[in-house]
Amino acid sequence: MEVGDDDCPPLAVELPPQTASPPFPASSSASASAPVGVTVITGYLGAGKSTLVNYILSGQHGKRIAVILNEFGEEIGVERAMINEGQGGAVVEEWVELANGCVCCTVKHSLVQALEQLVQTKERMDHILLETTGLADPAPLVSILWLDDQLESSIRLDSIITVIDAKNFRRQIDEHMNSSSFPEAFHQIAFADVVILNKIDLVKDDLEDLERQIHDVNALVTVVRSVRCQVDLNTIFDRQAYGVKNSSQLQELLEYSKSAPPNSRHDNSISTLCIYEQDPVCLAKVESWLEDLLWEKKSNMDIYRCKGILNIHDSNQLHTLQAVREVYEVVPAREWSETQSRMNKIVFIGRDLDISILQDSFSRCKH
Ligand SMILES: Nc1nc2c(ncn2[C@@H]2O[C@H](COP(=O)(O)OP(=O)(O)OP(=O)(O)O)[C@@H](O)[C@H]2O)c(=O)[nH]1
Repeated sequence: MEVGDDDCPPLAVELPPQTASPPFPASSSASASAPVGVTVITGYLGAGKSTLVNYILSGQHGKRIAVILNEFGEEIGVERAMINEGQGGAVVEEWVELANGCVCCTVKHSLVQALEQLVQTKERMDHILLETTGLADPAPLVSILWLDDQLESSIRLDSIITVIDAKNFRRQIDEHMNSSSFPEAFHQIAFADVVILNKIDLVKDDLEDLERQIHDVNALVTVVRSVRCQVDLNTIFDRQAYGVKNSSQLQELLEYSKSAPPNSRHDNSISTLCIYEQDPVCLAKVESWLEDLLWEKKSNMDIYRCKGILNIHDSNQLHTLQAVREVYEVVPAREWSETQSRMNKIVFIGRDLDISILQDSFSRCKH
């Protein structure tokens, strides 16, 4: 699938069945009349958005949280497998998976629908986290969440948090500098209230320079450094960033981003595809396959991001595969559930992707 399709009707919104009574007493912020805060979590491919969602869900904040995950159609089930619902006392009241495109273009309408459904059950939740795809432009989201009259009284945009991969940030910015495409990474920073400068364990000493570059794009943003998005949760919740105080700056940004033609919202040369394999695979072969693909770059493909679910031979654990550029990890995540299909499924995002090369070479990892 190419990202950047034209607007089209909603294709899939899945609302799981309601759960039984809430595990925490409703907090005062969740009174029937108070609007529910929405935190938008954005950030370029592989920056650490799901890591942040996991961290928030396992925090001791006592909030009942609904999570909306936006994923490309190919990613269904993979993204959710990366988030450890319930770990360390985390409670997810509702999951909504917005598939079949990017929330900033093709599934805009589904987002509104999903939010409308969520707010009908709002006495059961205190906050909504919306994790976007790595290529989302926040501008259309701001228009929906901040300016939509019907939603306005039920929800409020609390803040936009942008996660930045400190190791790859400069390369992402440089690539967009030399391209005529819409620079998602820039816009994610421009609209952010907080930037989490993540993966600082992977860079040596030039953090101040990176912070300067971030402030060049958005002078007002709060920058917080982190490893694995472990930040003070006060930085995240109840920021109320969209009061009158910031509205003129936001209006200006919205006007500016409206001036970009809709079909330049995404870099159309980046595509997403998914490969599947029914039979269990051998871990050592998968690792050597990844090294050929990501390190040796034996093909012409430029792989930005790769993630998947693996069925490893002789293991009862579902393994997750994560790769951002050439850094990868394959780790056991949890036991397979009885109802889950044990199919291997890997999603790739990048340029010049060739599905037959990827599929054929991966099939050779079968045990
Ligand atoms: N070394 C290091 N790795 C990290 C850090 N934060 C996240 N990671 C790893 O980076 C990879 C990508 O993290 P995710 O949280 O899945 O990134 P994402 O932004 O949700 O990815 P997409 O949704 O695909 O764009 C995973 O392998 C994480 O374990 C960090 O601070 N340091």
